Amino acid sequence: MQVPGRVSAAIEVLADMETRKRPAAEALKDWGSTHRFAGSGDRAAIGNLVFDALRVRASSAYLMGEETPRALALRALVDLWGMTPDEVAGLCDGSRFAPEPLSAAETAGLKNALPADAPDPIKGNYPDWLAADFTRAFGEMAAEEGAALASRAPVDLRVNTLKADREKVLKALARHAPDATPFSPNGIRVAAGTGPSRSPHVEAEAGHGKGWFEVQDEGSQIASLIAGATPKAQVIDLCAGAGGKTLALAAAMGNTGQLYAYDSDRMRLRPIFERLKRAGARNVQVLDGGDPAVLAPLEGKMDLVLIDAPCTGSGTWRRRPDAKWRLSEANLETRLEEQQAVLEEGVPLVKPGGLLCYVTCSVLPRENEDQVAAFLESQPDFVPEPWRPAWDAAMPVVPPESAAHDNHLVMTPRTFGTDGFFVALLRRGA
Ligand SMILES: C[S@@+](CC[C@H](N)C(=O)[O-])C[C@H]1O[C@@H](n2cnc3c(N)ncnc32)[C@H](O)[C@@H]1O
Repeated sequence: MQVPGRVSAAIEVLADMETRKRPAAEALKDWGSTHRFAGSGDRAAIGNLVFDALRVRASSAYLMGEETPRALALRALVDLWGMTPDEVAGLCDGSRFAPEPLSAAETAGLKNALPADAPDPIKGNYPDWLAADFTRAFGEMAAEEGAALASRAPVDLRVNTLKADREKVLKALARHAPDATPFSPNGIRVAAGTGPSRSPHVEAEAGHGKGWFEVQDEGSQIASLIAGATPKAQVIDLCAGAGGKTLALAAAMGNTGQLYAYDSDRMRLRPIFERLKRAGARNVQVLDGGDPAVLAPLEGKMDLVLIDAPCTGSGTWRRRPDAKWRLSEANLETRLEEQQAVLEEGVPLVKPGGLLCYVTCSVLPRENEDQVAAFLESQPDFVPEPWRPAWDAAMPVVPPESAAHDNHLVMTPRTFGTDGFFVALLRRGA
């Protein structure tokens, strides 16, 4: 397919998402199955443009004066693909597969620039209804933080120290031009592609099959390291899901002690078995998901309870840009209730003197600081523990200055170059 045809296809997918109210991935999959002639390069380019259009949806709609799929796709070509308005006009020539020629309003819209006094949610491309939450989280930097969450994310990998080391994996992946990540001693980063270029499919590499590495954002690696799972400890990953953090904890424990993996949703645990096998993790016992009775024998015995809580995922909007526009106040309220429930579930498991580590991949204080404050209020035998000693024990470099709070760590794409994460350590009195 030529570039104009790909742009038309992206507009079609965005329109389908809007009319049928469906996630981008589903709409793209459907488009692929009804256009079998499209090659993998075409699919990647179309997907990139759809996701980029969603990343900068609010600013594009503001600049173009309309929020149509066509306006969003064309403006994304200027803002994220580095095309000039004239180049966009050139590919919209109305020929067989190309978009219709630009109207005068569209030509003007493509040339518009955001005024300095545009509202923060427009500059930062986040939903209007979250304006107060973003200002509370980031003050004057709200728009910049939102803008960083609206960029493309790199592919981060965690080297599985049970089977490999960083040098070995860097060498094995040399053709993807990988780099060490700045903070995690086990992190490797492959830069995000630009424009139509495909994101590297590192999971197709032999090293992945051999269990040398897993795809895991550096923020998630840092959260797992700060939790401080030590060799020989008794640890439970209470919201294990597909096991991203379970695998990191197992490696940090050097395959010793006992690591339990549980999730209230049995189905979510399914991929964990294959992943544990590939990683050579032998200290993990996967509990029967969805049956809280299996937790009873562990009461009062855990050195560490990791709660990687269900959340809005607002910290992962770089990777799931459609999620930010689908999120609603009602979804957020539901997540808040789930977070309280899982915190209550975790408390009895922590042994005297043990640690509860609360993690979200959200940047919203209502899911983070507020939950911790309410927890401490209702659980007087827990006290907040500074995260910095755990950081210093695990990380070879100092954290950025933005990590200013003693008792919780907030990572964001702007400050850490990671997805957005929140980590708080809560120690039970001996
Ligand atoms: C953020 S995801 C976990 C991701 C996973 N830890 C990883 O790193 O790949 C949150 C998980 O919490 C689970 N969950 C929600 N409520 C729960 C509860 N009360 N007890 C245990 N798990 C719960 C959800 O099913 C979901 O899989």
